[in-house]
Amino acid sequence: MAPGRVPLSGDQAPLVRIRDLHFRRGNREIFSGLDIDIPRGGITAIMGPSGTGKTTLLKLIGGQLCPDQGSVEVDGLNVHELSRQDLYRLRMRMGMLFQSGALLTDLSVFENVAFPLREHTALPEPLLRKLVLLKLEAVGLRGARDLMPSELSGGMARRVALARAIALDPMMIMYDEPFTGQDPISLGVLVKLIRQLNDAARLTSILVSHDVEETNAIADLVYVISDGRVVESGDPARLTASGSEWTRQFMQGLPDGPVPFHYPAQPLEQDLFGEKS
Ligand SMILES: Nc1ncnc2c1ncn2[C@@H]1O[C@H](COP(=O)(O)OP(=O)(O)OP(=O)(O)O)[C@@H](O)[C@H]1O
Repeated sequence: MAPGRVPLSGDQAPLVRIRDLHFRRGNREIFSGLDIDIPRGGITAIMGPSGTGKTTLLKLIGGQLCPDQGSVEVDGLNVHELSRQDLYRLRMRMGMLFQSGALLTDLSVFENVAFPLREHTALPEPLLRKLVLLKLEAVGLRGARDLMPSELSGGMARRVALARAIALDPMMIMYDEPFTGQDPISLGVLVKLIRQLNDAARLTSILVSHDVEETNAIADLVYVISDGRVVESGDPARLTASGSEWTRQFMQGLPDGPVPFHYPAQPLEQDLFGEKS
């Protein structure tokens, strides 16, 4: 375990407990009996090939989608049995940072971060100002408070969105592809920030990402999902070294393995020199 990592305690109930989750979109079965535990206090990564349903899973956890069968519990509450009001309350405790985490373009950086506080609390202005500045300080952008979103780089915009996501001091935060489209420096900053925020604020983080290297660098636990189920889970180092052939191919980004490089086709010679089919 990397220095500073919060040891995942086995004796505490997981913050998120998913059992026998089934979900389909039209004819396509996205999940067919998914079981996942997200331990408190750590960073859990959900990985898997494109289209396996990682974003869908976050939406099921956040109660934006409803399972066909099975349950999703967050902090002991069955998300899909809550009244609208209780779901709304629970969502306030779940920060979300989606890839498209668009900032409100006609509001300054400060007002973007203040937005959830103005919406959900009745804090007096001086206190609200202090809180916003502290959140911006946590992401290194206190000095950028008066800028407009159009004046920010992509990496800065994502950090402002992160400050907004933690404005209400959530118990957990869900990141959907936070690294996509970032240059190496912004990427390094984001990776460090996600870890720091998790540990300093004693958050629980769920990270959905394709970026194996970055994700392995900060995750305490990785679930690899494919074809609607968990195919493997564990510590990132162990998974990379000793996972199944399929997991090794995915984690090491190998072009060939159980998932073949070539799309099924007739033999090349036949295509090149045989009769036209
Ligand atoms: N609103 C929708 N209506 C119908 N099908 C959808 C909808 N949203 C997603 N899907 C389908 O559900 C499946 C899972 O999508 P999802 O976005 O959750 O996958 P993902 O693992 O997050 O993919 P990626 O890694 O490419 O972002 C995909 O086949 C997608 O086409």
